[in-house]
Amino acid sequence: METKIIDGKAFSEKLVETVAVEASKIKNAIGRPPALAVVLVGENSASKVYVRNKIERTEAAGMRSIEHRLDADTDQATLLALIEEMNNDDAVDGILVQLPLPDQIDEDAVINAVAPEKDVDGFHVVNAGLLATGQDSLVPCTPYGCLLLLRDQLGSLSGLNAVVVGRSNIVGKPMAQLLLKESCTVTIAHSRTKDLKEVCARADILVAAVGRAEMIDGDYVKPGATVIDVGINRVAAPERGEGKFRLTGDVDYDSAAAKAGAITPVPGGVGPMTIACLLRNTAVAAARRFNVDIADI
Ligand SMILES: NC(=O)C1=CN([C@@H]2O[C@H](COP(=O)(O)OP(=O)(O)OC[C@H]3O[C@@H](n4cnc5c(N)ncnc54)[C@H](OP(=O)(O)O)[C@@H]3O)[C@@H](O)[C@H]2O)C=CC1
Ligand SMILES: Nc1nc(=O)c2c([nH]1)NC[C@@H]1CN(c3ccc(C(=O)N[C@@H](CCC(=O)O)C(=O)O)cc3)C=[N+]21
Repeated sequence: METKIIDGKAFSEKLVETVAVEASKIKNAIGRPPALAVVLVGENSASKVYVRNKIERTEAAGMRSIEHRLDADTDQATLLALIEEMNNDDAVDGILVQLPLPDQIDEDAVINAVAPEKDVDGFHVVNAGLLATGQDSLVPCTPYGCLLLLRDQLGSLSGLNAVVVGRSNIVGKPMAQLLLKESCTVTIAHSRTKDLKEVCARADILVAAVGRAEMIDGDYVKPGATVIDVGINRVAAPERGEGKFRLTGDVDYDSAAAKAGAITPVPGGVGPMTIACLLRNTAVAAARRFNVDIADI
């Protein structure tokens, strides 16, 4: 059987076009486009990729992008004061504080300082709680992007065995919540899971969010399974020249693709979907705050 390569880049481009249509409706209703503010504290190579792509796509969707770049030694009070200012600024619809943050800053305190209705990452405890109880919330971008790809690939997910490897608050846990909502039978695996290979090899849907380059190989994949590789790892690529890097996922693509029914590549899979969903969340946040009717996206 031919393995389907799930084209997250193409899907994300279509999604951004849809978001752009809704963003222009919002602009007509409130007199300005939806605005997304991103806060970057210090420099981090992974963050740079994300922020660069995000700015391009935000503008492509006809939305306003606001950047705040703070020094790596910024203290928590300064960051909290900036968040408070943006919470109170009617011209800001979405706030994203790039993670990870430097050690002197308590991430949970920062995440929970963002007004829940502007929390386009969906990380605030209120949004996490709403998601867990099946209520309307701003849903974390990466898991939501994975869900859109899975629905497109499989149609109904009801009754399928889904295994999520990773239990972080930003990927693994919300991914599991979304799959549960779709009536999958969900297993969340992590570093203490026994017999991880056997657990994964029972999955119709296997989501890898481990943070370990190419760890999930073909031995973890049930024949015909749909494999979603969330991982974004920068690894040395001496074949491209000295000091060069390449991006790779948490899945060993070649061996996994040989067994999977469908698989996302890295790059070009989940990453672009994360950004498209961030723009989607920004439009949704603006529409909800100003009571503008927009299509379900
Ligand atoms: N494509 C995108 O848009 C995004 C990609 N990412 C990428 O996704 C990956 C995961 O990110 P994130 O969730 O933030 O990572 P975290 O480091 O927060 O979580 C990793 C999870 O994997 C588990 N884990 C680690 N090692 C193993 C192992 N050997 N066997 C089984 N489980 C293991 C950990 O278990 P335990 O809890 O027991 O420690 C933990 O739950 C990374 O590669 C990251 O770069 C992240 C965000 C967005
Ligand atoms: N508050 C917060 N929210 C996040 O969602 C968040 C974060 N912090 N910190 C870092 C991680 C990582 N992340 C990525 C998103 C898209 C790509 C992406 O666009 N990837 C392209 C890369 C293309 C290229 O580099 O050429 C791809 O996979 O095709 C990468 C990484 C979001 N994260």
